[in-house]
Amino acid sequence: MRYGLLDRDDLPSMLGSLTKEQLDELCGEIRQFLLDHVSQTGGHLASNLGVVELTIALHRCFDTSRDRLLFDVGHQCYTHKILTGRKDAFGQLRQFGGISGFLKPSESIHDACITGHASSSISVAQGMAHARTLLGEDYSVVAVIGDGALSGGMAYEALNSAGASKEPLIVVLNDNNMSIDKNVGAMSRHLQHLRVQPEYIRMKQDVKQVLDRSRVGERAANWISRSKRAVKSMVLQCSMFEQMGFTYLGPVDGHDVLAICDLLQIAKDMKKPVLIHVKTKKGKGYSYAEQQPNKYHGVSKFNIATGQPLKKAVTNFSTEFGKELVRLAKTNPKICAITAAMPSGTGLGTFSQLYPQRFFDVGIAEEHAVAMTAGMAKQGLRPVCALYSTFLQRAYDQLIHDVAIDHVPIVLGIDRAGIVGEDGATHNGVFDVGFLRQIPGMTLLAPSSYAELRGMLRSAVQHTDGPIALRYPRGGEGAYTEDHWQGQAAVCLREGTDVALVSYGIMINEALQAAELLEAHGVSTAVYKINILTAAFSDEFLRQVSQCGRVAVIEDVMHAGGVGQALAETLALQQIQMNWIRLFHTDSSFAPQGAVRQIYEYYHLDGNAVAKTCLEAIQHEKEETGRSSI
Ligand SMILES: Cc1ncc(C[n+]2csc(CCOP(=O)(O)OP(=O)(O)O)c2C)c(N)n1
Ligand SMILES: CC(=O)[C@@H](O)[C@H](O)COP(=O)(O)O
Ligand SMILES: [Mg+2]
Repeated sequence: MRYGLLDRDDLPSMLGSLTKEQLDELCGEIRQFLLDHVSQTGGHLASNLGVVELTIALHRCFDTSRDRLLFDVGHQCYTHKILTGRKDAFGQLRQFGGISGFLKPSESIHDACITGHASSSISVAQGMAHARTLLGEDYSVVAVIGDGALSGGMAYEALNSAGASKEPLIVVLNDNNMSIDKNVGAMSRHLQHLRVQPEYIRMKQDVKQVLDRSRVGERAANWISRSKRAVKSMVLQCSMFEQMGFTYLGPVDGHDVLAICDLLQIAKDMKKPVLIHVKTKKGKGYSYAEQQPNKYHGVSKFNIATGQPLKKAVTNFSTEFGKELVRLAKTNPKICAITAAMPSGTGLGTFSQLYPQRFFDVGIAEEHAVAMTAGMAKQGLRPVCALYSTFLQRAYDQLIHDVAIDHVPIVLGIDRAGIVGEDGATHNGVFDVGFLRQIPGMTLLAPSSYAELRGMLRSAVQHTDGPIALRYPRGGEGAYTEDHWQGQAAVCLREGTDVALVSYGIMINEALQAAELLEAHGVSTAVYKINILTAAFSDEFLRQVSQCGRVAVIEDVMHAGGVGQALAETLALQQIQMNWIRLFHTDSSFAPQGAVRQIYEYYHLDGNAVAKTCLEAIQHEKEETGRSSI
């Protein structure tokens, strides 16, 4: 596919000299490129369509091989990657061995830091700015943060600190009035009222030019500067950002490259904390995405002409979770639902429409979501807080301080638990088992099918003995049928069983596949599914495992704090002799992006790898003991 300007090898160096017409042409080519590629690979579409002009303006004003440019969340970095030498890699966007859908320093010097979780960019940027100054270096630091990411508390911690520090730093607020779904919160309303008359900007520029040209004395310059501030405070509603020590510039049309460049240049020259408020349209340039920016925030492969996904949507754990919660809420008026800006992703869309008074979207504020949930439960409601596993990491202290110590009975729906795949290391939910199992009084359940999810949620909303959590993956793609697990015998040890395979949640599929492969090699197996990850191992279970003498534990989490580690520790402490133990986990490393199954294979978590490892262990045992009994 030819794009014209975008195909020019000298594009980065000529970007600064393009005329307005050429810039418009380039923006059109980049939008077409985004549609051509994201429709084939899937990814984040609407956010990227909305920042084409902004990103070009940033690259016209800054050299990102030296200047540090941070995109908050980073899901809107595709144009940045196109302009920094990775255009040809978009065929492998978010694929195993391809480029990440977020900033990733290991990919390019132009990627200042890892991104993926919202609201951290200003903090990291302030740190970089301090380093620059203390090391006597000279480069710009720019953080681009969306209005959604600005609903995260960490952003205010950073604004508060950066504004007071007076460290030169540019924050570009990309305000499209959308998070994934409609943006929420008082800040969103504040942004709508912020107006800086264009005349005021021009007056400031005129005054600056006069100052530059006339070399007036220091006193006169200070007087003029004081009068400017007086004029501004009289004619303009002071923004919260200025109260926090930032100079506020804008709002400016986020689809006018040259207008953005003007403000970027002013901000650069100010050498102080400056916030530029940019107004953009999420999904700009593609009618389907403009009309439904939430639906086109994250997309699977789709038909550009019709906007329709190429694959028919199948149900998944989030959908089943949301449907069951609606059923439960019908007869229990105390049930409430809380989300941190992910109503669609966590399956709570229908609940929010049927029970708007009992639905709370707190914005990208997971810490606040968990603490607020605790308050609701404390006072007699039955709150169910649905968060992605990876984003729950944000609320670890609240789980301890506001929930567990007082044994508060909240319900947590931990979505996207385990390997998520295409979003990569920043989004895999591989820490929740470790950090939840060590919290006293926490009950952690792991459903292996939609039916089990429904049953466990029904039990959870009745559970009053402290906090209870269900962890489940996104699912979909046919692996999780209704009676997926019910079809299997609740397996006990048969006499002479050779290998016990222990797993839980979605990884029970890998254990069942490994069992099948081992049986085909004449190895008799028993598959054990653990439902409550925080329960102690029963004496009967330990007796059976010890009788077998060989056990493999398969789980989609880090080794530390996992069930495998707990079982190995229990066997050791009870001095139960085993021929061998094999633990399968995400081996305390970060996986690249890729399809879920590819990442299972990356970690040797798939049924084939488990069976292979067990056969090798059996072979080794035979060689060591000369025993051929298996
Ligand atoms: C801590 C955290 N919670 C939730 C998310 C999921 N998430 C990804 S993008 C997004 C919305 C971001 O909105 P905004 O910053 O306005 O960017 P836009 O997509 O509008 O450009 C959310 C909630 C996340 N990445 N990080
Ligand atoms: C960028 C971000 O954090 C979200 O858009 C996330 O990618 C959503 O993941 P799902 O597609 O699994 O809902
Ligand atoms: Mg937004």
